[in-house]
Amino acid sequence: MISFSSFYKQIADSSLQHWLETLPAILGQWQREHKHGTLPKWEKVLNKLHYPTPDTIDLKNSVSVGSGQQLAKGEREKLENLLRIFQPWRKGPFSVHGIDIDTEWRSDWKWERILPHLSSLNNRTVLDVGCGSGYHMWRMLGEGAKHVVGIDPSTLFLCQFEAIKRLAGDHHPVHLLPLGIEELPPLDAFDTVFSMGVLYHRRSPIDHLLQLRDQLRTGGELVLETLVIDGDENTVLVPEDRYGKMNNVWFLPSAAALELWLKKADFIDIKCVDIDVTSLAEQRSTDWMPNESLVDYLDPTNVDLTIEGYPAPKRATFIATKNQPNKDLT
Ligand SMILES: Nc1ncnc2c1ncn2[C@@H]1O[C@H](C[S@+](CC[C@H]([NH3+])C(=O)[O-])CC(=O)[O-])[C@@H](O)[C@H]1O
Repeated sequence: MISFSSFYKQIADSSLQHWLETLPAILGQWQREHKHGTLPKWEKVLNKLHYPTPDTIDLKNSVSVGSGQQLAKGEREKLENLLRIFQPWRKGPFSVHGIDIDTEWRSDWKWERILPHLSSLNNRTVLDVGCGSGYHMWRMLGEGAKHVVGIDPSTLFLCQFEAIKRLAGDHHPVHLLPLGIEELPPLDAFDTVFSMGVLYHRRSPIDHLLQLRDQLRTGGELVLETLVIDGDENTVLVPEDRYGKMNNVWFLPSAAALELWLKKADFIDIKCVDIDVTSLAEQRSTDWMPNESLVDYLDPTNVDLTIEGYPAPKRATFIATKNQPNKDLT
C-alpha cells in the first residue's frame, strides 16, 4: 500500500501539524476503499522500481532524473516498459535515466509563463491543488521550496507521481495526497497556494476561491490559473453540456469577472499576469498519451472554436494575496 507515514513525520513539527488531527482518518478510509481494483496492480509495478540513486537531478530547468549513463540498454528498456504501464501520461515532460516521457501537455511551458511573476518560492511551504502527476511540484522544489504538498483525487496521477519519486529519491520534501480540495480543513498555513486548471471543474467557483484562501496564511500568495473568455466583469460562460468534449466544465468567467470574484473572496493585490490561448503544440497526442487531444476538441473548420462552438481554450493566470485571517463571508 502507498504509505503516507513520511508525510505525517514531515508535518509533525511544522505549521501543518494540526492537519494530523483529521488527515490520517481520511487517508485511512481512502486506503480501505482502494484495497481492490487497479491500485494494487499499479502498486506491484511501483514496488519494482528499485534503481540506483540517480547520478544527476535537474529540477530547476526541467524534471530530469539520472543522466542515462547508469543503466545498461536492457535495464533501460525494462524501466521504460514499467513506466508505460502508467499511460496515459498527461502532465510533464519527465526525463528518467535517459527515457523521455513525452506527455500530452508541455506543462513546462505553463511554468515558464508564470514563474517570472511569482514571489520567490525559496523556503516556502507550498500547496498545489489539482497537481496532476506532480510535474509543477518538482519545479517548485527546484525553486527552493521547503515543502511542496499536492492534492489530486486521481489514483493514476498519484501512481505516476510515486513512480517519479521512487526514481528521484524518497527524501525529497514533496508529497501528493489523493484528496479533493473539499476534503481539506481550513489549514491557514501555506505560504503559496496554486490552483491551476481546477476552477472550471468546480460547480461553485467562489467557494473554490474561499477554500483556497482558507489554506493560505495571512499575507500568503494565491496563484490561480483557469480557462477564461473575452468580456466584461459580468461575462461568464456556462456550457450547456460539454466544453471541448469535457463533461465537467461549469464556469468560464472573463478575466474581469474573475478579478471581481477574487475581490469578493477577500483577496487583495490582484494581478492578471498572463493570458494565453492554448496552442496545438502545447496540448497534443504523443507516444505516451496516444488518445484524443486538443486538435480533436476543436472545430475542424475553425480552430478558434471548440467542437461545440464555444471560444477555444484561453487561460488566464492571476496572482493575489490573502488579506486577513479566515472569516466567514456567508
Ligand atoms: N475537487 C478537486 N480537488 C483537487 N483537484 C481536483 C479536483 N477535481 C479535479 N481535480 C484535478 O484537477 C486537475 C485538473 S488538470 C490541471 C493539472 C495541473 N494543475 C496543471 O495545471 O497542469 C486540468 C488541466 O489540464 O488544465 C486534474 O488532475 C484533476 O484530477
